[in-house]
Amino acid sequence: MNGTCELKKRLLNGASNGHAFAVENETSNDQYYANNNVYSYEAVVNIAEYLLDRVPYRPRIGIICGSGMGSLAEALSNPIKFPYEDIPNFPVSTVEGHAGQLVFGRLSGVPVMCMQGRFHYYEGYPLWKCAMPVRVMKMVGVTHLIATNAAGGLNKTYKVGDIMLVKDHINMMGFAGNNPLQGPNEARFGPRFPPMNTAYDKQLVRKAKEIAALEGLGDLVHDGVYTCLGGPSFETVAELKMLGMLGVDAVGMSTVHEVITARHCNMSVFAFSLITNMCITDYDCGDEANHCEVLDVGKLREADLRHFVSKIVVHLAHNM
Ligand SMILES: O=P(O)(O)O[C@H]1O[C@H](CO)[C@@H](O)[C@H]1O
Ligand SMILES: Nc1nc2[nH]cnc2c(=O)[nH]1
Repeated sequence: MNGTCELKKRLLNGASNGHAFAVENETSNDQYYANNNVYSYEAVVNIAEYLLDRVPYRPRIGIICGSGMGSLAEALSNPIKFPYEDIPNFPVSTVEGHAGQLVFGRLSGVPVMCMQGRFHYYEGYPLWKCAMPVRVMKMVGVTHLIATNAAGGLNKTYKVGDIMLVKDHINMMGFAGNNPLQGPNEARFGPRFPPMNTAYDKQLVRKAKEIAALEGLGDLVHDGVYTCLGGPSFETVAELKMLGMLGVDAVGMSTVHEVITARHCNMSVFAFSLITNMCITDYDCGDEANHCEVLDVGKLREADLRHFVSKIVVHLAHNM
């Protein structure tokens, strides 16, 4: 390896956030990909094996807890917790409202694994790293992903505290060429060009609406289109007006790359947004979006969300 390559390799390893995780990023023609995924298939399998060696059952449902929604993981019985810093080669959570641990346990008797704390692009992680835990879930045996997030409501019919079932997304970051699947494709995970028109399980969206209605949450629940921006700054009025014209109903800074990664490896996906604030599209409004409000609304809706997710998990367990 020549000196230039050595330097690039060191930079790439630095980008893996301080973990001693040197993986060859050279292709056979000695070309580097700046966005190359340092988590090889084998590396993901190793993380999954670390977890499986310590958990006596095999969950088929994975849950990602959104900002302020970590209490979903606290509802699990007999939890087995893995702080991210204890899992070999795992990134760490840096955002308030994201505890930073994987939690295995049973929700209403059903084995699940939860990410209590996700990774965001604005934390400095590339999208493939933000989404890597989804592949770990897959290797653990998860077939169904439930991704939750806190989001700003752009659709004027929504209210703070509502739940938007994600029926589709707009991959804004993908428009700029940033995609978690960028770089050489690992065919053992999935195909080079995965379709996304069926990203969100339609039947589950329908079923979740029925469950919400039965559980007295029907008035809170909508279905809509989510988009993820890079963050961490919230949106300007002009940006929100533009997103509204594009057909976006709720805006966040996560989930899309997780969903793409999950669909790439053929997991079923159900996702919902807790509307934690209404997007401000009026120049005369002096209010400002803020993360405290986001966390507060998560806390307020804690009990409803636990109940809703438990019912969905039970439905899934009976229908997989
Ligand atoms: O998407 P989650 O992780 O729920 O969090 C959302 O809330 C935070 C902003 O308050 C951002 O991280 C945004 O993505
Ligand atoms: N981008 C974005 N993310 C959020 N997460 C929670 N609320 C918001 C919001 O208004 N915008």
